[in-house]
Amino acid sequence: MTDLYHMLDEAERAFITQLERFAAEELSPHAHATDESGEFVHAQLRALAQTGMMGANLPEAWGGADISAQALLRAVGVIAGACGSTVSALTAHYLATDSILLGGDDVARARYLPDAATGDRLGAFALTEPFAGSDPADMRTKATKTADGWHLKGRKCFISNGGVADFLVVFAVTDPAAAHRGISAFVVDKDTPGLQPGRAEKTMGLRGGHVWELDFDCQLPESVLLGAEGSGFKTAMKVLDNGRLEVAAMCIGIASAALTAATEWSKTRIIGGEPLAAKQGIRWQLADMALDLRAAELIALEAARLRQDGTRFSMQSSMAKLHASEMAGRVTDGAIQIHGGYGFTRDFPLERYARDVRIMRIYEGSSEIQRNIIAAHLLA
Ligand SMILES: CC(C)(COP(=O)(O)OP(=O)(O)OC[C@H]1O[C@@H](n2cnc3c(N)ncnc32)[C@H](O)[C@@H]1OP(=O)(O)O)[C@@H](O)C(=O)NCCC(=O)NCCSC(=O)CCS(=O)O
Repeated sequence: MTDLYHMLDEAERAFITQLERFAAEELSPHAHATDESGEFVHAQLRALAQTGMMGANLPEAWGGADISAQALLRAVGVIAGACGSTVSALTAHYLATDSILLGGDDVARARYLPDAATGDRLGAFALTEPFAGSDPADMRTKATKTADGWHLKGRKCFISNGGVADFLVVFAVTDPAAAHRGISAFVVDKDTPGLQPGRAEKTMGLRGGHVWELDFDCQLPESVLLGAEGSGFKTAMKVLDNGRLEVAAMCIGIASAALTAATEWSKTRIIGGEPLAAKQGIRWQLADMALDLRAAELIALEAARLRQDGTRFSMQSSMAKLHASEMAGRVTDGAIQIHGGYGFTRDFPLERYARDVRIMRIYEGSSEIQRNIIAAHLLA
């Protein structure tokens, strides 16, 4: 088969090879137990840090792995194929570090990124609120100027890593009259008085990568403002362009694991004296799944190429996320179908894959929001 990632250089290939080994030896064996226990993936993230993956989205100057966007796409997919919970916590960390990279100055970058790249400090991205999901400009969390800084007050929800992160990029209204131009970003450290995590939500999938509700009633120093006042909304949108491509990568990785499992099962499962793979219905289904997956990879690779070139790629990122997340729903469901009753049991990873990918059509902008963004770009 064609090597879709032919553009990767030798160092990137070596990076991917060591990740594949790491994922097979250190992540896959624990993915089932993590899903069953619902324990947060602290141990996996600690181990992952040894591979350089915690800083794979960052340039070398800030301690990152300095790999191309195409290599990052592949790398995230490798981790996803082994453990959905781990990759989701990892990419939430990228949302936080990308916010500082894209929205902050060198002082903020130097303060947070090197430790985040080594995995010594974990990040979270706090944008969503109970009354502001699809439209973050509706947020109610406010940051009010005080004599010596900011008073931050409000509630965020569904924040991955929120209750365990060492630092959180928090978006808040600083000028209520200015709509999206009145939103600013702040970096809040974990032990800031007045930051109160609620309980981790009980979720359908990604059970080891928790999301939290967070309450803020904090007095913050002036220095925690990230970038210029009022620049927060645009920072969040730029970060989500990257994040949506990473969601596509996660979907590709999990769907790829499901397709591999379904292909192997078809070859070895004997029904009526012959392998399932001898039956045309199964062959056609496998072919459709492979085609769906391949299309998702090609769309994502186009977005990654634009990201790498530094061109705005919002539409391509939305296309990548939309297609990959819907594809992952179809492919994981098809893989369950091919496994029959076994696919429905928790002895096999198929039902976990299907549960883990379900949120990918919702978080970082639902499928409906991605369609709105694509249409807005087409019609502009
Ligand atoms: C759907 C939306 C994009 C709609 O937004 P708006 O219609 O309110 O905004 P626009 O008019 O399109 O843009 C306003 C302003 O921002 C600039 N902009 C917009 N997008 C970008 C971009 N990608 N890059 C740079 N700049 C951008 C645009 O040019 C305008 O600029 P001017 O003011 O004209 O100068 C948006 O509401 C949206 O994306 N909604 C979905 C929100 C979402 O994805 N939430 C997910 C939160 S995070 C999460 O789910 C998981 C986190 S975790 O795991 O913890």
